[in-house]
Amino acid sequence: MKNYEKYEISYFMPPVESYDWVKKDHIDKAPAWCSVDLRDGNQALIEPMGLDEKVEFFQLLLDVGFKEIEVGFPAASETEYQFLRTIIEQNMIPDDVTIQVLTQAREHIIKKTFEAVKGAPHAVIHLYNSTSVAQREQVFRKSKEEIKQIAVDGAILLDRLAKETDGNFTFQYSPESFPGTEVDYALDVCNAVLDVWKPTPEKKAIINLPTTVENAMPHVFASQVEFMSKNLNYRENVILCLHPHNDRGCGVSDAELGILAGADRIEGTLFGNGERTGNVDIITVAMNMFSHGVDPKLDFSNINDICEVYERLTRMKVYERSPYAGALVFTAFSGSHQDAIAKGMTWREEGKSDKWTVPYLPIDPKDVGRRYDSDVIRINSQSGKGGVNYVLKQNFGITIPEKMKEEVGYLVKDVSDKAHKELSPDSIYRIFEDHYITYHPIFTIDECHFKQEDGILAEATIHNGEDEHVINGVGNGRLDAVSNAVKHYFGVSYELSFYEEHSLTRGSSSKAVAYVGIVCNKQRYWGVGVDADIVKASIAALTVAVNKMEEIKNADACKDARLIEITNYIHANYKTVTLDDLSEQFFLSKPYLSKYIKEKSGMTFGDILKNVRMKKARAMLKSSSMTVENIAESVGYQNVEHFNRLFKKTYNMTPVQFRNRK
Ligand SMILES: CC(=O)SCCNC(=O)CCNC(=O)[C@H](O)C(C)(C)COP(=O)(O)OP(=O)(O)OC[C@H]1O[C@@H](n2cnc3c(N)ncnc32)[C@H](O)[C@@H]1OP(=O)(O)O
Ligand SMILES: CC(C)C(=O)C(=O)O
Repeated sequence: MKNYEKYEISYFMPPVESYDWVKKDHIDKAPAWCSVDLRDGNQALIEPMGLDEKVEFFQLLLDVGFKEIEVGFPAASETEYQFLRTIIEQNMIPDDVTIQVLTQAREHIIKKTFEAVKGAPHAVIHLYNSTSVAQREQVFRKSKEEIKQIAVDGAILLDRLAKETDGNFTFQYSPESFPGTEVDYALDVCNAVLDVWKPTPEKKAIINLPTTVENAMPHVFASQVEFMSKNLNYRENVILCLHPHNDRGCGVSDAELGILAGADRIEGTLFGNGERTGNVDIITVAMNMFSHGVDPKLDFSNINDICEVYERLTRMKVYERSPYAGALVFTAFSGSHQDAIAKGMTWREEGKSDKWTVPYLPIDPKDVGRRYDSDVIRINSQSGKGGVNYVLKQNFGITIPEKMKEEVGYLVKDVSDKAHKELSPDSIYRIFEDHYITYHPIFTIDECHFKQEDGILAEATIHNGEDEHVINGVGNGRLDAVSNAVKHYFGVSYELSFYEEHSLTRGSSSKAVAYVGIVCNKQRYWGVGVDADIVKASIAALTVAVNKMEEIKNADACKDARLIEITNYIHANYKTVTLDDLSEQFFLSKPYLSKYIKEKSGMTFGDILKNVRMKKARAMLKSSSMTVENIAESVGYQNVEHFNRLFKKTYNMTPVQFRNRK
């Protein structure tokens, strides 16, 4: 990159090595927090907050638990001044809260500031002037002594006006642009100010070290802070405060290392709002402590509401990846992360650890008011079976058996991949439902009766296309008996290899879910049934599994070339095709054609046609707003009642119910 030569290091190391802070490995106690949202945050907004907005933001800060709040720069504007008068005169400042106001070290501005804070129960008057080499030379064109004198004169005036003004005042001084100031000189200025105020245990003063423009690595700042902390006069009566900005993206590190180096207090803002890249984000610093088991003494347990108020009042956006608060910060899309989170959650549910140890989640999202079901695992083409199954479990109470998980995972992921979009929990459930619960293109079993005879005898009513039959089977259990009846009816053989059931843990908890897996030619087919009656649920699951097997068998049968031609013709002319047309088209007699289709495909011409029409109707119901009557007609049924009946038989719901599904 060009032009780097024009830059040079502009910070100063302290005159003696100050690295004791390195020996500490964590922060064991929350600092005093001071929010500067209403001042530094507000002064950096494109459109600063109006009076009512400042009042609402002030309330938000109180709700979060701030006990010290810099409420503005009262000499800046009428709004700033009026806001201060409003919260003082309307007694809006709780007894345990101290407000703070900022002033330049200029006489008329200090005077206006004292007018504004008259009658405040307790206020910090925050005085600043710039001390850096660049500002001394370019902005003030003054010597070190003259700059120090500005600070000292300001301090003297604060002292005098505080004595003359009704109220209870604490003093704060900031050597503004501290990062570009020689550290021993900054110390000299701060000590000169402290010599004016002579802080005592009863009347402490605050020295605030800002990284006005952050210009060094955080360990440099920490060393500067440690030097100041060790050498300030009246140290035991001085509250050492930091005011990090974020120009190098290290505001949080400045605050954290600065606390290790001796700071007692931190000024910052919610979400790091503030000049340029912003002030330090207090939420991150506080929640970092929280994640180490230290009470931060601020409450972010409802982060969504805080984001909403913040965005509305500041007209800024909380970045999706903003720590602890962004929309995506607890979300895993990728398969291996999802798998580990789902397993970690199960580990926790099983009570294996009373501490939070879930992989990939630095804190429990619930601690900031986020939800497991919608925030943690979201599904797209990067996802895997762990995530898909977690969503079905969290949102719908469906606990898929281990052996079935992979198939479901790939099925859902594939839909997302092809559609190039994220899938909502509802659409994941719909895919699952369509493939495993309501899938019976070939037959349904609508009724079943059992008798205890040499084992269990099942008598089931089966609808196969337009035909209805009563079929019988004997088995050593009810499901086994129905399965044997089905095998006999279709002349097929398969192994009923898997059965599992559980009660639904979400929604209608009186329902049971049954999973059935059958194996034929080394291929496994799955079905799922949901019903208040567990036997009905298991038969429904078996029905889906056999439907799948039969359909695939039919597809194989379709490999016969002439049958492919015939089915293609049916697909192309599904609205009007009849057996007469086919007979003419393929030069075959109608009886031969009927027999041929049945033998090769296992289905009658009527079944094939009905299946094609039902699939077309389903697609239209999903994607168009045509009436059911029009759809019935356009797939070839003049009688809508007949169409409704066929649709219900095929998909277990009416076209209207299908369309209205969420
Ligand atoms: C790092 C920070 O965030 S500091 C806070 C910054 N915030 C703000 O500035 C917002 C509010 N500010 C304002 O509304 C206005 O600047 C006011 C009302 C305070 C002052 O307005 P004005 O006097 O019209 O103008 P302006 O701010 O440009 O004043 C600059 C003058 O003040 C001097 N000055 C600036 N800061 C200070 C200071 N802290 N102490 C003493 N003098 C200062 C400058 O050297 C300059 O002096 P000059 O007139 O001799 O050249
Ligand atoms: C007034 C001071 C503390 C300030 O805002 C800064 O230096 O960033």
